[in-house]
Amino acid sequence: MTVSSLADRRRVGHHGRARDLDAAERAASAFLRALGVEPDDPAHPELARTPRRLAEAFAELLTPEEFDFTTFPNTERYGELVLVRDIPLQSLCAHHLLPFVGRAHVAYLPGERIVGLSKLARLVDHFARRPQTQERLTTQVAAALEERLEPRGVGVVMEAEHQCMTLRGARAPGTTTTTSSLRGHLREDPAARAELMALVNTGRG
Ligand SMILES: Nc1nc2c(ncn2[C@@H]2O[C@H](COP(=O)(O)OP(=O)(O)OP(=O)(O)O)[C@@H](O)[C@H]2O)c(=O)[nH]1
Ligand SMILES: [Zn+2]
Repeated sequence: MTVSSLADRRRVGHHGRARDLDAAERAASAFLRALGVEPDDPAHPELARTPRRLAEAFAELLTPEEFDFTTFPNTERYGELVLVRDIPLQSLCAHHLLPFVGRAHVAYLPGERIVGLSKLARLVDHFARRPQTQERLTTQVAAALEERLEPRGVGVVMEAEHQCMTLRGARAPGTTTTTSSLRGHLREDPAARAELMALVNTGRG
């Protein structure tokens, strides 16, 4: 099954609208000038391609990658928790388009099928490449896993630093935000929930 919101990842953003990198470059140029940065200043040749780089960088960060959500029959009838911990997470906050960066922990209790482990990391990255809130990202990953795999339970925990509140604004460096989305057995059974949280936190101070 392909997780896709794109016809062509080089030309289409996550809303399905065609991307126009030349228009984005012109807008980036105007944006920088309006902020008092002159991209064409001959004294600063390193700025000359900055509007293009800015356009391309944001295009990259806002374009989800397609992938096949490969699953296998659960032939061993494995029924315990599967947890991939410390999946790198990087996304852009919807409010400022500044990065939030951290780790995701994605778990499920298998039913009829199991999923290729790398697909859990790909799922996180897929939903991260759009303007996001951490809450929505957490919920979307959990919902996609539930829908595609039909496991007995799903648990997604995310921890991230939001640069919009560490580098600017509130300037609260060192703060991290934790969110979670639990479904099925992992939501309803306190023991299963406690086991997940213990495994997520194993080895942490
Ligand atoms: N709930 C939630 N809030 C977020 C997330 N990322 C950024 N924010 C917050 O979104 C809010 C936007 O608030 P505004 O008051 O409109 O923006 P602002 O004037 O730049 O606010 P400050 O960041 O406090 O300077 C801020 O409080 C951000 O910290 C997120 O993933 N989830
Ligand atoms: Zn923000």
